[in-house]
Amino acid sequence: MATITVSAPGKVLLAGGYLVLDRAYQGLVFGLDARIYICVQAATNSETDSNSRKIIVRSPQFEKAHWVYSYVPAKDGVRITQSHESESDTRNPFVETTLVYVLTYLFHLSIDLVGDLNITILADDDYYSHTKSSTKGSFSKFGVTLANAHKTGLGSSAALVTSITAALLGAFVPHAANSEFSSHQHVIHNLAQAAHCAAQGKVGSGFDVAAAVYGSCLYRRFTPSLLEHVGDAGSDGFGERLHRCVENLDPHRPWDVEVLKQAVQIPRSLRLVLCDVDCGSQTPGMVKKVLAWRKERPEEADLLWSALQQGTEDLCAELKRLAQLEAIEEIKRENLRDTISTIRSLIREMSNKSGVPIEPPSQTELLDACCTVPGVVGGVVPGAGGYDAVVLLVEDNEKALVDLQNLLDKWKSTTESGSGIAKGRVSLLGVKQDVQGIKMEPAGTFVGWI
Ligand SMILES: Nc1ncnc2c1ncn2[C@@H]1O[C@H](COP(=O)(O)OP(=O)(O)OP(=O)(O)O)[C@@H](O)[C@H]1O
Ligand SMILES: C[C@@](O)(CCOP(=O)(O)O)CC(=O)O
Repeated sequence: MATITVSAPGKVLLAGGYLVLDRAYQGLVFGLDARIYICVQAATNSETDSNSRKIIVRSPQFEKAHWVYSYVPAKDGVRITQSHESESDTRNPFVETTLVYVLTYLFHLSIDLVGDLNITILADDDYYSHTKSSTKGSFSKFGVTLANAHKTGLGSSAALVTSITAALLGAFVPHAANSEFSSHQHVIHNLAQAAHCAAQGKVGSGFDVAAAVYGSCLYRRFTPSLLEHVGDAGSDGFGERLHRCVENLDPHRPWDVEVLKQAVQIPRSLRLVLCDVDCGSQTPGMVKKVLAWRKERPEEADLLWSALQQGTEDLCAELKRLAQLEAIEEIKRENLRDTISTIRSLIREMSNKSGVPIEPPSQTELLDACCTVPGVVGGVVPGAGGYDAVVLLVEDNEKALVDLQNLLDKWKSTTESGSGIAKGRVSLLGVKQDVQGIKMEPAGTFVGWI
């Protein structure tokens, strides 16, 4: 078995939050240069037993992040059990489910899953807003357990599931890793979507997994019943159904996901900037509430959804137009400003009508303040919105970032003081957009960590 080192990017959904749950609409998602890295290698001192195999998973940036599994190939899918040798007190559903799905798929290809495996995980710092306790190479030790880490919402689980999927595939089917997995991206995508949905316990839109595999794109989701049909791991015929689904062999349920990479571009003079709002509360059930409102008021919602879809398309088109024009002349950004501001006002309408704080007043205040900085073209609440983050389109130069940083250093919201939402610092994350999805990494990436 080959040693494989890969990475997959995080994501930010710039436009199309909530709409992208419905196939009739699209989401504009950017891959980020914050990545999750995986190294898969054969364990050296493996005691081989012909029936049972061991997989040792470590995420050494976190305390006690060590899971030991034994696995047994079975007719309806590989069975996995977490062993008492694990140092972690908790399970890691994303790791465990991905192992079950990928090994089941490989077993179905009649690939000989021999020997014990070591899997090591490393994540770029910006996935967690934690003070680092120490740094080795380009990665930090966070000095906390994963459960106590404060996530910044960049899609760590999707990047993790995708990179484990690609790494295992590359380790057991070496030609799959050729040219950055180009001929196997769809297999990685389909398998990672299935595993990620199963680990989450629901079929989401999957834009985060698509960004992890393909990078930035205009995304249209797959029909959810595609994955529902696969059923639960271990159920009768699971291995066969998973295999047919992953390889798109079922003529009655073809994969209908749409990933348009060429629709997405950003002018070279601009970059995305993410601001992490360190706040004490998150609104649970936002998706449920928005969808319930849409069901209750279909006509009103359809008008709003169409206008927002138009906003997404206009934003893609304007970014692309400016990116192409930029090579010839200095670009004017008024249209882009207007397009973003239209999307924002439609999101506020969605917030008001559904009663869900998608762009709550404190974020309106923050976004408005950021937009007064000369280098900031505009910004929105990404993804599902709420209190946690804003994303800005900013001129890609030192001055714009310094001016923005100065504003945020002094930032204090004046709204919602009685709402029970703890107002915290707003920090600039170091991430920006990255077009590339899954990729091979140099063997040296994990030096000092394995
Ligand atoms: N570095 C890591 N090592 C091991 N497991 C990780 C790591 N990062 C994330 N995970 C797994 O992913 C889970 C977090 O996934 P979750 O979907 O809640 O967050 P996210 O994908 O970062 O957030 P969001 O969907 O809001 O962008 C963790 O509980 C853990 O199971
Ligand atoms: C609300 C939704 O459309 C986007 C959620 O995005 P995020 O997890 O907030 O980045 C849900 C989804 O697409 O799965």
